[in-house]
Amino acid sequence: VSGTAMRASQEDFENAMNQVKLLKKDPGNEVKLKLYALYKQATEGPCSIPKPGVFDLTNKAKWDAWNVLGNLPKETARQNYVDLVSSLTSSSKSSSQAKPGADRERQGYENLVVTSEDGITKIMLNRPIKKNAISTQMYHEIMLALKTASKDDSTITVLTGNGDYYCSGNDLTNFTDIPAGGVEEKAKNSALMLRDFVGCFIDFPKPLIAVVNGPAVGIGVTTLGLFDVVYASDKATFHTPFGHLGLSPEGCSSYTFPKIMGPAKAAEMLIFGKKLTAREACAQGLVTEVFPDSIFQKEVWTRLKAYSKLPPNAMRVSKQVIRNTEKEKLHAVNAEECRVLRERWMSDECINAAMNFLSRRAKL
Ligand SMILES: CCCCCCCCCC/C=C/CC(=O)SCCNC(=O)CCNC(=O)[C@H](O)C(C)(C)COP(=O)(O)OP(=O)(O)OC[C@H]1O[C@@H](n2cnc3c(N)ncnc32)[C@H](O)[C@@H]1OP(=O)(O)O
Repeated sequence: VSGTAMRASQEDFENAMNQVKLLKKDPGNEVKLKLYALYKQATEGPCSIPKPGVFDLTNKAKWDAWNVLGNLPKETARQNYVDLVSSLTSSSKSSSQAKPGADRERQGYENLVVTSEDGITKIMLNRPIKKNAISTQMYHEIMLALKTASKDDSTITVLTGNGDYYCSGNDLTNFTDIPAGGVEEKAKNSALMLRDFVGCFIDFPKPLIAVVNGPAVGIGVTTLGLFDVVYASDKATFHTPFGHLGLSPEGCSSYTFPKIMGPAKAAEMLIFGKKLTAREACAQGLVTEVFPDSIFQKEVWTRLKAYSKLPPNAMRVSKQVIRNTEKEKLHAVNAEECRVLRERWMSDECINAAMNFLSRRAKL
C-alpha cells in the first residue's frame, strides 16, 4: 500500500483509527501486524526498542513488522495507514448488501441508524432491547457519526433514541470486559475513550439538538448540558444515579449542571441521584421544551425542518460564538472528571454496584 499523492492529516489518521475499531470482519493477522507497524511508525518513528526473545512470539512478530519499516518518514507511515484502512473499509462495504434508500441512510453502524434528510442529520441510538445502553462499540460509533456529521452538508444534527428509552446510560457490561492488562488498564483506556467521547460534543461545530423520546439515564443525561437545544417527550425522565453506582459526574455535568440549574438543584441530581420528570427538567433549564408524547415526533420534526432552512453559516457562527468562550474550560472539566472516574471505576463501591445490576440484584 502506498500513498504519495495526498498527505493524510492528523484528523484523517484519527478517523482511520476509529474505523479500524468498527471493522466488521477480522482483517487477519498479517494486516493487523501491518496496521500496528504503521501506527507505531507514524506516532513514534523508527523502531528502537530491544528485540523480544524468540519465545515471545507475538511481540517478536510485532517488532519484526515495525522494524522492517526502517526509516520510513512518520508522514508516509500515517498516509499508508489511512490508505490501508480505507482499502479495508471499502472492501467490506462492497461485500455487504446494499439496502434500499442507502443514499440517504449511512450504513456500517451496528447500533446506530444515521440518516440525512431536509438538511438534518439524525443519529439514532438503535439498541432498543437494551434501552439504548451505550456499549464500548457504540461510544466509538457515536464519535464517528458526530465527526462525520460535523463535516457533512446538513445544517443541524439531531441525536435521539429508538424505542421507549432515549438512553439508559453506560452499558454496565462494559465493566465485565476486562483485558489481560487487568482492571487498571481497562480504567485507563476507558478514561481516554470517555474524554474523547465527551470532547466530540464539546467541539461539535453546528447546532446539536437532542430529541429525548423517553427516559434518559447517566451519560445520556449529563451530555445534554452540551447540546444547544433539548426537546423532550413528557414520558422522558432524567436520572443520574452516580451515588448509587459509586460513580461521579461526567459529560461536563459537574460544570454545566450547576450553571444551568444552580448548585443546589445540580447537587440533588448529581450527588443524590434525584430523578426529574421532563417538566421538572424543563423548569430547571436542562430541557428547552416538553411536548405531550402523542404529538412529540410530529411537532418536533416540523420545527426542526423549519430551523434547518435557516442560513447555515449564520447558525454555525452563532453556535461557535456561544461555545468558544467556554471551550477551554469544558475540556479542562472533562479531563478532570475522567481522571476522577478512572479511580472510581476501580473502587469496591462501583464494582459492587455494577455486579449487583448484572447479577439482577439491583435496578434503578
Ligand atoms: C473498569 C471498567 C470501566 C468501564 C467504564 C466504561 C466507560 C463508562 C463511561 C461513562 C460513564 C457513564 C455513567 C453512566 O451512564 S451511569 C448509568 C448507568 N446506567 C444504569 O445504571 C441503568 C441500568 N439499567 C436499569 O436500571 C434498568 O434496566 C432501567 C434502565 C431502569 C430499565 O428497566 P426496565 O425494567 O424497564 O428494563 P430492563 O428489563 O431492566 O432492561 C431491558 C434490558 O436492557 C438491559 N439494560 C438496560 N440498561 C442497561 C445498562 N445501562 N447496561 C446494561 N444493560 C442494560 C437490561 O439488563 C435488560 O437486559 P436483559 O433483557 O435482561 O438481557
